[in-house]
Formats: sequence, C-alpha cells, structure tokens
Amino acid sequence: MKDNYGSTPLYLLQPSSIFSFAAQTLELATQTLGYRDTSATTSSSSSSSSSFADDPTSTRHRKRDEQSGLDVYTLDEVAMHDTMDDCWIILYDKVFDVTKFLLDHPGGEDVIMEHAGRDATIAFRGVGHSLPALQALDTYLMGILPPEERIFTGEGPCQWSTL
Ligand code: HEM
Repeated sequence: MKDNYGSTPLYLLQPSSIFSFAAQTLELATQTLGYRDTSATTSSSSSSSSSFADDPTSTRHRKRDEQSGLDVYTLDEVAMHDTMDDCWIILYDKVFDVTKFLLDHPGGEDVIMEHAGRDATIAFRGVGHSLPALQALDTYLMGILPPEERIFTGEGPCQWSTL
C-alpha cells in the first residue's frame, strides 16, 4: 500500500525495512546537518573496517578494528552476556565487561543490569557520571561494535571525549 506520496507508510514496513529506513534517515540527517562527511565515512568504513587478527599464533578468529585496535563484538554477541555472572554493556559503541564492577557500582548493580547485554549509553549519560567515573571506564573496556552497528560514530557531536 502506498501513501499520497508514493511511499509505503512506516507502519506497514517489516522490521528489517524499518531498520534500513532508520539507517537511511540517520545518514541523511548527518549529511544534511554536516555532522559527518560521507566520503570520510565511506573511506573510514573501509579504513576502520574490521579485519581478522593476523597473528598466526592466535587461535581466536576474532575480528579487530583497525582504527582503534579493539576486538570487534556484534550486538548479537553482546546480547549473550546479560547475567550477574557475565554482564556486558555498550557505551558509545564500545563494549564493556562490567561483571566484576557490578557489586562495586556506587549506583547499584540493578541499574546496570537493566541494560545488561545492550546499549546503556543514554542511561549512563543521563546520570551525569563524574570524571573519575568516566576514567574508570577504561578498566572494563573490551571491544567495539562493527562499523555497521555503531550509532555514535565518534565523528559527530556525540563524541566519546565529550561524555
Ligand atoms: C562501566 C560503567 C559504569 C561506571 C564505571 C560507573 C561509575 C559510577 C560511579 C563512579 C558513580 C558514583 C558517582 C559518580 O562519580 O559519577 C556512579 C553512580 C551512578 N551510576 Fe554508574 N557507572 C557505570 C555504568 C552505569 C550505568 C550503565 C548506569 C545506568 C543507569 C549507571 C547509573 C548510575 C547511577 C544511577 C548512579 C548514582 C548517581 C547518584 O547517586 O547521584 N551507571 N556510577
């Protein structure tokens, strides 16, 4: 079914189409607002594209992000770690293993567990964590999402350094 503009109404789109619609809208917005240079994005997605670790002695087949040097974990992989014994969260496209920190978290373990295995950026930022809290993040950093799953590119106004 098409609307008056010849487009399929949003509510009739399949979830996958909605995702691609959202991705296109985000891309358009970032281009229009000048947040991100598309050519830079294109080249950065190839330059920051992930490659398999080239260490021949490694038994792992984990991809590594060339730009950051971090191991790459997908959203699906992160989602598997959502228990008190094994808790990962995503903050600004980076993956953190906060299992050992849960019981020490000054805000309580429950607020982190609400986001276990998922993105916690908005909640994390909403709290207004202090500088020491931001610095403590590095302790738990373990990886990064693949370029196609990142929603905070690091090249726009929402940069890791502005947290
Ligand atoms: C590795 C991730 C995290 C670290 C290192 C961290 C660290 C901290 C620290 C050090 C504090 C004490 C206050 C401050 O210094 O800002 C705090 C408080 C708090 N955090 Fe986190 N936090 C993390 C993740 C989260 C997440 C995902 C949430 C989700 C909502 C959260 C919610 C809170 C809350 C509600 C407080 C209490 C704030 C208050 O009492 O004023 N934190 N956190």
